[in-house]
Amino acid sequence: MILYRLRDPRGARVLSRRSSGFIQRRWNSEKSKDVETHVIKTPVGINAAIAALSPKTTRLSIEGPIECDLEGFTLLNSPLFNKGSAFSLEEREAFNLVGLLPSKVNTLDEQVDRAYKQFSYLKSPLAKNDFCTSMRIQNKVLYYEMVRRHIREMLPIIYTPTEGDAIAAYSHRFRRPEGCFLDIEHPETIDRRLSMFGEDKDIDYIVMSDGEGILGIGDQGVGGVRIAIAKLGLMTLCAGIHPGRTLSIVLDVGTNNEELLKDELYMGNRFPRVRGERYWNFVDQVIHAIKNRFPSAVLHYEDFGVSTGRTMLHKYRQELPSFNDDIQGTGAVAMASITAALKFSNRDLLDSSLLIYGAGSAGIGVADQVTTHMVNHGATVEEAKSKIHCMDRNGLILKSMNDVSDAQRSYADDDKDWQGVDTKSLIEVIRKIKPTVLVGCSTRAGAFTEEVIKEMYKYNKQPIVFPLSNPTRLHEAFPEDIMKYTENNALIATGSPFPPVNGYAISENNNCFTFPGIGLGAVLSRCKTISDSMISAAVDQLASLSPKMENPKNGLLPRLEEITEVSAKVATAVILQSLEEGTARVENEERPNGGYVKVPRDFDKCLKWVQSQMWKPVYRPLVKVQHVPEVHTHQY
Ligand SMILES: NC(=O)C1=CN([C@@H]2O[C@H](COP(=O)(O)OP(=O)(O)OC[C@H]3O[C@@H](n4cnc5c(N)ncnc54)[C@H](O)[C@@H]3O)[C@@H](O)[C@H]2O)C=CC1
Ligand SMILES: CC(=O)C(=O)O
Ligand SMILES: [Mg+2]
Repeated sequence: MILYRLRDPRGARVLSRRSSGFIQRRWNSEKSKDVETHVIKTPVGINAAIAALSPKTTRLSIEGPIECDLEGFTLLNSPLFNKGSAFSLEEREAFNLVGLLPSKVNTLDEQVDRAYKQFSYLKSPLAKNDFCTSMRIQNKVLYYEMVRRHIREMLPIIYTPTEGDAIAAYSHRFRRPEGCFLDIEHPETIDRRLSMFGEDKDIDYIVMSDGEGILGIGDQGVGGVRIAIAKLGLMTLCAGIHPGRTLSIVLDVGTNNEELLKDELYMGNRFPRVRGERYWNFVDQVIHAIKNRFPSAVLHYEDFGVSTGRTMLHKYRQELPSFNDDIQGTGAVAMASITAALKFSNRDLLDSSLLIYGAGSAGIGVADQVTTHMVNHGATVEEAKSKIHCMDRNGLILKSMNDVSDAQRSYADDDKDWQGVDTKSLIEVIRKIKPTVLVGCSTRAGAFTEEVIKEMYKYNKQPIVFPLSNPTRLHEAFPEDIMKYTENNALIATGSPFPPVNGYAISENNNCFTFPGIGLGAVLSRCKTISDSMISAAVDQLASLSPKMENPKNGLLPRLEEITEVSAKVATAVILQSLEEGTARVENEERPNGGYVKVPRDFDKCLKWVQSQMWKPVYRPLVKVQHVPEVHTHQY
């Protein structure tokens, strides 16, 4: 079979391009006869040492040997190609590494064992997080393989909750910059800054944040670059997005975090957040620069403030393939967990009612996804919305309220139905609505009290309770207590990881079950836009993988250890939906050797194709090429 390497989508035009100090090469693989051409991009000449540290050195193929003209210290300092003690004796000779490594040649297994011992020796989660960061920027293969093997233990270190602490301490613990910093004071330099990371089809996936609503800990200013980096790490870990073809961006637009403004070590712009026209002009310029420079990239918005994130999503979602993880990723994974819980307890979505406690990005994201699902199952939008009730800091959202957003207003309850009820009291609201599902996205620790849970249990034999706020200390309730108050009958999903309770697995309603698969599907389909129905396809696929029906002690979502397979299936569902809607462009792109790719419409065959496109943490042999003299047109 001839496969088209989607991450090698360069045609003749690109192959003949000589710019940026790089030369494009073609190389026919002996090993993988099913793959027509590998197109390989190597840094050349005097800029190689600097280039080796940047994603411009990305190898575009995902299997077979890699041509390399880096050597010596430069090669050891290049995280995409470095193998450390695993360089073979032949490679050490060929790449001028003799004398730079101890004599023992290790296998990847041995390296992972050693690295894991070092990780285990460290006591605090933050020290472990530091260790992981330093390994990620030293050796990508070793890092991703180590985390893959210990995902349950390491995910909370490299993502929520520990990553939140690392972000809060960004300017104090700063060692080496990663990511692209776009400064609202210098909009004229946006493209120059982006250009450091390549052009055209060099980037598949971008995560962007302005740091206003980080992981439940609020405004972290320029430290928000780390949430973009962390999410990209999960894109590679969970969905095999090539780690050299990603870009993290922080928009440094100031901060309203008083502690940061006073902190003499703070590294971002030291003024209050810029809002309004100036902010949106800047964002507009950024989006258009991204679109021009990286026309194939998918853009993922992360941890923007509630109104900004929503506005941005709707403003640009038709312009480029983009989605907001806090709104859509969270909505999708929560909807999949709700679907699994309803199926397990023999209830129907259309007969259910939901109470969302905390109607911000995540809460309204869940509400929107539930609405879409109810509509897909036969309800009208009005019927669906009438079954969803939202509470925020001023209590139940009512039509008479002035200080609510348009999105919140669309779920507002009629005041006349609530005469004589204290709508600020969660327990009173539950008493009246008798919800099937209670979702917490409020960052209000302990809000789901014993009384609240017991009230839910009065009306439901198996109450569905999702305390989703991060980090762990901000959870609305702890699983152990919820299970105690419901005699182990509650169906729970949480925002952060928790151990099993009385033998019942507690699923982490982690959006890493959805955004990597949605992102991979969008990258591989080369879709024009990411539609609601593509996200619904992801929800249905994820819900169908729930292990709860097999055994009541299982969680609502698959085990983390299966995340790569889950992401591949979610991506497949997204691609097939995009093809059906006619938004996929993958079949219109000419292959490097001519002709066009045909994506199989059969699910299992398409899944195999998706899996063949995913980057894997394995060492590939390096083969030497000589430097090719080149005129450098690009200034670093
Ligand atoms: N588990 C998961 O997959 C995800 C979890 N989250 C978590 O959900 C939480 C919310 O995140 P976002 O929606 O992005 O933040 P957000 O700031 O947009 O929303 C929080 C909302 O809670 C409201 N709120 C604050 N105090 C409240 C109170 N006492 N009672 C009721 N509502 C109250 C706020 O007014 C705001 O509307 C965070 O802890 C975040 O880490 C967010 C995304 C994904
Ligand atoms: C998980 C996530 O995206 C958040 O807490 O913001
Ligand atoms: Mg987030």
